[in-house]
Amino acid sequence: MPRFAANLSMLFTDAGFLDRFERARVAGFSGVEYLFPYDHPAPELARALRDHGLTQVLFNLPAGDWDAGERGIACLPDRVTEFREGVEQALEYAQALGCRQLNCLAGVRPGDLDEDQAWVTLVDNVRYAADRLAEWDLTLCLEAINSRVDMPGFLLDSSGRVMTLIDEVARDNVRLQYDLYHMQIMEGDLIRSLECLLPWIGHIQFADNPGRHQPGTGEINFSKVFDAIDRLGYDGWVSAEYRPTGRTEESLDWFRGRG
Ligand SMILES: O=C(O)C(=O)[C@H](O)CO
Ligand SMILES: [Mg+2]
Repeated sequence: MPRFAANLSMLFTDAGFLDRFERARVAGFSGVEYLFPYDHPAPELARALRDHGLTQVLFNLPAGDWDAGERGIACLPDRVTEFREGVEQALEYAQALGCRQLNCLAGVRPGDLDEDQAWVTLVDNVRYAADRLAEWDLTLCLEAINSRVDMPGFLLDSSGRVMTLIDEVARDNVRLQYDLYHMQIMEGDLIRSLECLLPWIGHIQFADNPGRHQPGTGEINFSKVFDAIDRLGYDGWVSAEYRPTGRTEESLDWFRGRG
């Protein structure tokens, strides 16, 4: 059975953020992730993890003004200083929370930014972040996000783009974050992709498609995909990053069914 984690930015959202840790533990999860920790003092989050015996699996580097629609700043030449300061902030939180992996969101390329310039900036920033993380033996993940439904213009919108980047940055601690929901929208052929990409995958997330709800609400055969993840010997975390159609506890058949 894969090691399942709960994404607290999407699950248990009828509870206050700090109360979601306990809900996750009671539901049977041993790991949690969420978009960003930065609105909360690190000791407060560390206590929530400790109190409920949870592992912090992943969170994102600061990604600009999320509420204003920004989805990462790593490709933006005029935000390099902010990006690098964000790496330091993320490292402080990672140490306090015992988190071994951080996700870097590439960002949406503004129409007036040259494609090559965005790419070169991204490569430099990813190298910088990877080198800083390597000093603490941490892994940097790069997520491919669909540009058809959720993030039009997102720079890394296919596994191929991420693999090209991983190749070019040439750092041992950089991995692909494979989100089954985004990959179903952009590429499909999930099991064969997992087979091919497994050595470069550092983290897996999932939701069904269409709708980004729990498994069973859409077209993905999760039982077969989870079996494949096991069969391939993937030993990382697999995070539930979906919007439950009702109360989260009522959306967990996929989890209970697997024991
Ligand atoms: O949207 C996703 O799939 C993510 O995992 C990112 O963290 C941004 O939300
Ligand atoms: Mg994701």
